[in-house]
Amino acid sequence: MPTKLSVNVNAIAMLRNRRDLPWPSLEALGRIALQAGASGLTVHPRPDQRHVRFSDLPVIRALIDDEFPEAEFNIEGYPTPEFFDLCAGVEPEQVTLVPDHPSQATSDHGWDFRKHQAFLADVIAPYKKLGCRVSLFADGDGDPEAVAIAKAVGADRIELYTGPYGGCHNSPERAAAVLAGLGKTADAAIALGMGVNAGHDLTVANLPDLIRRIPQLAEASIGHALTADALEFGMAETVRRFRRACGQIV
Ligand SMILES: CC(=O)[C@@H](O)[C@H](O)COP(=O)(O)O
Ligand SMILES: NCC(=O)COP(=O)(O)O
Repeated sequence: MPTKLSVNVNAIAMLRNRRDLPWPSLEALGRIALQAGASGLTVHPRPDQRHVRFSDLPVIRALIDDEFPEAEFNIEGYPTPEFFDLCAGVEPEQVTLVPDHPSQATSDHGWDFRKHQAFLADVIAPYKKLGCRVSLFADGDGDPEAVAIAKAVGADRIELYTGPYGGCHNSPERAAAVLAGLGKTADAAIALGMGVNAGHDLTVANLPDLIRRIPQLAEASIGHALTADALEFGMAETVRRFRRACGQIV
């Protein structure tokens, strides 16, 4: 199964939020992305709503339900009670729990599984009851024991935090070293029967090596670079370029 592409619309929302106007429209650009073959849409609502607003979530849910019933809605965020209520309101197919503090500019690390084991075991269960697949944001530091804890607390998947990999765009040597850790982390998850997603600073240029090392990669969620490319090439052409990088189009 080739890696699925979930288009993260946070960056589009941030551009929209510069003005008190409804464009660029998440619904319209999400529709173009799904028409061009994206497998789903991702949002990461933050408490200050500086990216997607809470009111965007039902709009995206309706777009998927009414026009693209095969597509998946993936909601990422820190598991507060408010975040759970948001998820309960739109029942995403997948929830990705991320250890973000509200003060962080963007996500920059995975869970400390040893420290947060009991917390994660508690918070995951209600999402499973909602019927969501649960994925946990994980550092790609090649620590099989950490992955075993992710499995033990009930996660279905991990999402590899690929920010450090994306940060190596000008150094193939460093990229290879980071990729080794990501690969080892993925191997541990796959050996335990878990699925593996990846996200953060993935690009058309760095995806093929990641997927060569982790051919079972289930899904890449991509926003920042994809939105930048969409400005240059248009959303539909950009989604096709990313799908090619995922191995979906030869
Ligand atoms: C978990 C993750 O890596 C993404 O959800 C990312 O946080 C999106 O980034 P921005 O919200 O900063 O665009
Ligand atoms: N989970 C990562 C994501 O959704 C998008 O990250 P980025 O491509 O905006 O860095």
